[in-house]
Amino acid sequence: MSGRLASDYTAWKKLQTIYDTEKSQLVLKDLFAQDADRFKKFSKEYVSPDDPAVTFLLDYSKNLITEPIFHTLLDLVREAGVETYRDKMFSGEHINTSEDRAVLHVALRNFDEFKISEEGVSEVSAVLQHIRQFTESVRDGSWKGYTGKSIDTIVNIGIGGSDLGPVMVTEALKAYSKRGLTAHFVSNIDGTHLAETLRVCNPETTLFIIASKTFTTQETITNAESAREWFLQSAKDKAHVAKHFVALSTNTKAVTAFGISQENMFQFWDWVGGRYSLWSAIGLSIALVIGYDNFEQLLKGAHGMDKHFKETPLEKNLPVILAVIGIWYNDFYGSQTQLLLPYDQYLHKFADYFQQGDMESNGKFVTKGGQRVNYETGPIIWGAAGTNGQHSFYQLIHQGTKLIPADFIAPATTLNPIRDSLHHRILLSNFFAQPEALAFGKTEEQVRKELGPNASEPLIKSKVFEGNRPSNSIIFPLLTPTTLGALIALYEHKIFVQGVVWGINSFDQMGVELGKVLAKAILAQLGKPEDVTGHDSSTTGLIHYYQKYRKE
Ligand SMILES: O=P(O)(O)OC[C@H]1O[C@@H](O)[C@H](O)[C@@H](O)[C@@H]1O
Repeated sequence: MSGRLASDYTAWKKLQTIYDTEKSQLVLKDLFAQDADRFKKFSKEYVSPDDPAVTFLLDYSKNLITEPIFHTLLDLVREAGVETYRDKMFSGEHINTSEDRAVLHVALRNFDEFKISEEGVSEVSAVLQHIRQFTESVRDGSWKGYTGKSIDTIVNIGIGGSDLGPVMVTEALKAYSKRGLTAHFVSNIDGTHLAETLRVCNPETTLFIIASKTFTTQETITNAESAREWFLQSAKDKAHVAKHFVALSTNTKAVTAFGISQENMFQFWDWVGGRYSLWSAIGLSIALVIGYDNFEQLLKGAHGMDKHFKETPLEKNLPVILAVIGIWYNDFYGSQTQLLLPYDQYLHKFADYFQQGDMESNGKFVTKGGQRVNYETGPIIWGAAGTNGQHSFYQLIHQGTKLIPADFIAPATTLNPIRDSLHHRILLSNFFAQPEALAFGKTEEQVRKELGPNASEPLIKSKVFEGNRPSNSIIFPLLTPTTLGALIALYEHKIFVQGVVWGINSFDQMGVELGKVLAKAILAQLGKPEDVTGHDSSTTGLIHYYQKYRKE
């Protein structure tokens, strides 16, 4: 985030030379054969500084690195000033320079340990108390709807960071959720999303949570207005809105203009980025579903990782380790994508969540200093829960022509030990087998031996696995709120480190604006063909085609 070009750093140049001269020797099979201690050297156990029960193992030995490469990558981190920028973030400096804002999601889960003086930080605990009181009254049934019935359904209306975090975490922690309270999430402006959700809601027992940092996002405000319209068809009296609509926002004026009173508004601050906001009031739906105490455990788990990131030397610092390995593939091997593969059904939204977290943060081609980068920045994030991905896209990661680094993530024990954990043992056998297969492959010689002398040459070739495909593995005892908090914070800080090295601002999102502006202009032109002006022939042609069929 220094704004310098990463390619100007001495360590970067050194890494390029190492890559050019040593690439052919970086063969996992050989690296493991040459060093019996490789796993020991390239794996680390995280133990939360706050709670020894929060722990996981990161095995990064199946990467195309040697000790000198690893240390040169750490030199790069030092040269880019990551430690300085990390400390600036934690102290509340305005490191989001384009918007002149602090970046303080760490203050939302701080519990008074780090000293941060920024407007709003001292209000964090009061908002948490508000969340606690409110969630308890909804969960114990004392919060009543307009006909005196308790709430049994919540509908979070929000998009992007005001949706993805709550969706991911409520799915991940479903095992901790209150039965009898159903949660829905409506994000898409497509009326289908709201209509299909409302179809299964009862206005007397439904609570709408309007989640929007700015409270101006077109999708969210339109969905919220439509939900209010639907509600009033039954409730009739506008005064009843107060019992069924609450807002999570930084924009008090817009919230009250919508008709939600200030006491039903849960506040947060401009230093909370949307994609880092699940820890703030945006997490209200999480607290409703899993209970306030579990929500607090989630925050505490993340706080432990914050401390680790802030205080641990670089060579043992897990977010830094993940970040530099990612940079090695992204910038020297030319890998375009990064896979996130949780072998845990509860984490099936993990990759979706970090698509915004990573790609909106680091998908930038201009440095903080305004220069066009001459290297790759943020990778494309994708993934699916294991083992589903194996029966879908793993063919390409094993035998395709692209190098796709993958993070495998799994709990050692399951929250659903059906049939004496048989399912879990099968799941984990795959979690162990896939990185092994990717790394070590299967040689032509092995295939020949297996198939016997009559096998055709093309068949033999098609069954060869070249191997040497890298991965990280993360294994933790059990998926708990604290462990999940730590895992999310691990990836957040990894994104931070990479952004600093690349010299970009990971905390703005200018790239989402242009499409919004054009859509606004087009919305006003959708009526008559003659109104469609100022576009290229393709856009004009598409709109004209639509106009032939429009009914409304
Ligand atoms: O919470 P808001 O203000 O409605 O914003 C929702 C999303 O809006 C998008 O436009 C931004 O790119 C995201 O970062 C943001 O999370």
